[in-house]
Amino acid sequence: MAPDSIFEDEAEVFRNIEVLEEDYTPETILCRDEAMSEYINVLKPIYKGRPPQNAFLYGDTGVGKTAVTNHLTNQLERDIVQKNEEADDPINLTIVKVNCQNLTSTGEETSSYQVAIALVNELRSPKDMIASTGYAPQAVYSMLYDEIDELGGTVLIILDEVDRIGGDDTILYELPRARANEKIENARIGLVGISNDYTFRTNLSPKVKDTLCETELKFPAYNANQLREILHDRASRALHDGTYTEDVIALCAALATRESSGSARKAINLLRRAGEIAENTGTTSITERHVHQAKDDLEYGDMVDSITDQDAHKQYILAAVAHLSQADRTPARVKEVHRTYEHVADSYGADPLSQRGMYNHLTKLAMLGFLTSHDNNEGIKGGQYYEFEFSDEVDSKKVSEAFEQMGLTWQSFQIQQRL
Ligand SMILES: Nc1ncnc2c1ncn2[C@@H]1O[C@H](COP(=O)(O)OP(=O)(O)OP(=O)(O)O)[C@@H](O)[C@H]1O
Repeated sequence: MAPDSIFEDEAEVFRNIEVLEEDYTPETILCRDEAMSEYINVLKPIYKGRPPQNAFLYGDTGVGKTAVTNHLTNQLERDIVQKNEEADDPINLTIVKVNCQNLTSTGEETSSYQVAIALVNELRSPKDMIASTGYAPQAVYSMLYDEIDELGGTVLIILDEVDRIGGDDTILYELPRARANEKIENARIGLVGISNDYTFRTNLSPKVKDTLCETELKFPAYNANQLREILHDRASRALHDGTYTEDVIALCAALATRESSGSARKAINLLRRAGEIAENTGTTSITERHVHQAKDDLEYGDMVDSITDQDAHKQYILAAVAHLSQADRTPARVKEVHRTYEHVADSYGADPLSQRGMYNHLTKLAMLGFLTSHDNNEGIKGGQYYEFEFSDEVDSKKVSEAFEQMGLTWQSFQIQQRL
């Protein structure tokens, strides 16, 4: 008999928790027939040995863009291996995937340059990888073209979260035209961009729009019935029989539809967290109460995550507001926020922005719902001024937790006299 351990649970809910992990590629993709068949048409030319197409996939977060991409590209690779076994003229396919989020170590916006570096490194062995700074852009592009040309055949480049490259879309222009512009001669490039930012497509330069958006694949949000179907499938693989009910599945689906405009990720995370809560409380039945508790837990985590997603200066501002709030000095005027922000930025070795520069970030944070602003009017003498404080969703603890998650030590400050 196994020894008693403090890590052992009396009751076990999960049969295989990995099935509820973010990086799990589902064996079957449910409720995505239309998008799948359009996507298959985009990839078909590769299977047939013809020039690849470019495509732009868009849809809200958690609606299956990455899952479907992984599913179909894995299938494409498998089918090509099989086809090549009997072919006189085998197909040479390389698939390169890069997620454009967080390619910079400084928290600045990702640029086309950094994506090009990430692609070079993806194609090179670890010992030949290049640093993320210090090369002229053209040198990086020519390294990239050399790597691609050496591979030859078809190189399918998939850029997930492509909207992270912001305004500089050079790479989206360069890659599809590389062969026409004689930068490469042995390979053909197909480019797939994936995004959950609808405005990104509209803001692309016209020449990029023409090529990247050659085919556009829209992934609509899931409705509650579709989420139930997806959850049923996952639950039957991940959970022991008899640990969940139809009502629990329906509640996860309903909450995910209401709170996240139909994200399968949200629905799956709710079920997983509810299962963990049940297990930790020593029961083998997940109840609706566990699901509601899971929702609260996840909302807390989501807010911490969205703080870590902000650029560095917005994070310093949030830290400044956290320190002011802890010292009971919020709502605070812009110049007070700025003074504290300068100390925060300094302490993390960054160059603080001017008050005007910081103000732009401050108003953006209010627009994004992290802060609330109050418009004060002191009459003729005092004039009008704004004060800022955390919105109901944010507090100092969430900000400090986000800093810790990013590996930044949370500093304490002596807040100076009111200005
Ligand atoms: N149709 C589906 N069938 C089975 N599982 C799905 C389906 N759609 C999404 N999922 C699961 O939901 C989670 C989120 O999906 P995915 O990562 O593909 O979303 P996304 O649209 O790429 O989101 P984001 O824009 O945030 O990257 C994953 O765990 C995925 O396996």
